Amino acid sequence: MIEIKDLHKHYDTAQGRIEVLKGIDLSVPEGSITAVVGPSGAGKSTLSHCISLLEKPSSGQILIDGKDLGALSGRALRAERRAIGTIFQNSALLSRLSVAENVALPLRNLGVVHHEMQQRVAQLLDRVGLLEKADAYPGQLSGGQRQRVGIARALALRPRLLLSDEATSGLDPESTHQVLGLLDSLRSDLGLSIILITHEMDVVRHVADEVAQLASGRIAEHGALHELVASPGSATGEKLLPLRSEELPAGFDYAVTVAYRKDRVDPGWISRLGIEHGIAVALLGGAVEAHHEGTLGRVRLGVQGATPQDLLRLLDGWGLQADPGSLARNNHELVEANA
Ligand SMILES: Nc1ncnc2c1ncn2[C@@H]1O[C@H](COP(=O)(O)OP(=O)(O)OP(=O)(O)O)[C@@H](O)[C@H]1O
Repeated sequence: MIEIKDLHKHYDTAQGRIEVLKGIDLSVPEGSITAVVGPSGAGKSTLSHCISLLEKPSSGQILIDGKDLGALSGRALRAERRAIGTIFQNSALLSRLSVAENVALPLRNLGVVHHEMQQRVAQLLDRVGLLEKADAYPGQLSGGQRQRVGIARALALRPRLLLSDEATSGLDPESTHQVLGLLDSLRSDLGLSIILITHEMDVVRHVADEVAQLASGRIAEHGALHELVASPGSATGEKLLPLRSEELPAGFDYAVTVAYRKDRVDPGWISRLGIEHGIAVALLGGAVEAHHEGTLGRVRLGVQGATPQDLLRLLDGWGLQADPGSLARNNHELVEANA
């Protein structure tokens, strides 16, 4: 379990002090993946560098299994930083070393004896599906294969946290899929805590359990991915499962956004609105996405024949979440839920 508590980071420059991280609180349980997303300049790289101990936080704590890494130095810090394995965007392999030698590097630095090292490297390469590439050089591998070697190297010292810093940026969809599949299995098989720093919402949607939205050095929104997506008013949910919606057609009173988890609702809920309650519904837009915890959906509906208040109450009773803030007579004019 990793816990980040009230983490601050500032830089003193010739132009004055720049506050980059302004009090980050984040915890990632064992066996789960938390994605940290946010626009350019939000502080993602700075946070990543603080977690991987490349940068010293200005204040706050980074606790791994209760131990504050920021309070350590010298030998104790070197020992504890093994708890964190990092994978980088460009895989950061040494081109003059073979795949096996790259993976062995952290073990060699630690003075692990030769035959043990060979055994462990073979295990690690097998784990990432690249045992047959042990003697190849990074230049002979695809981008996705290099990244998997990077993961094998990051796992060499049996970390408890894997930090992935834009590790799939620039990979083709197939390689991205393989890397994410690997992270997914590491989460479940090894019970690793994984922090995924990324700007790719497709990646987040695919594997994350939780999502933290970073904005101007603060966590603006944080929650379970399926809850954010199923919460129609969530800005992060909207980015994860965007809706492109048509204008409300003539004859309909207002539009509303409804979110749901497929396994928790009656699949016939839209037709039941008409059949059981005489409410006319027009489908203006929708997105359905498979997630490892179950399929998530968001739809935008045009409605005629029920007050917003009655409709929200009805949907709520069926386990559907409708956002009062999404009620609108057209794409601009909002409707009060209790009107
Ligand atoms: N060493 C530094 N000195 C001064 N300012 C810095 C330093 N490092 C980062 N910053 C500033 O901190 C802010 C956040 O930068 P950071 O690279 O962490 O953002 P980011 O979310 O990773 O952005 P991107 O997605 O574009 O990589 C930026 O305004 C940047 O200029």
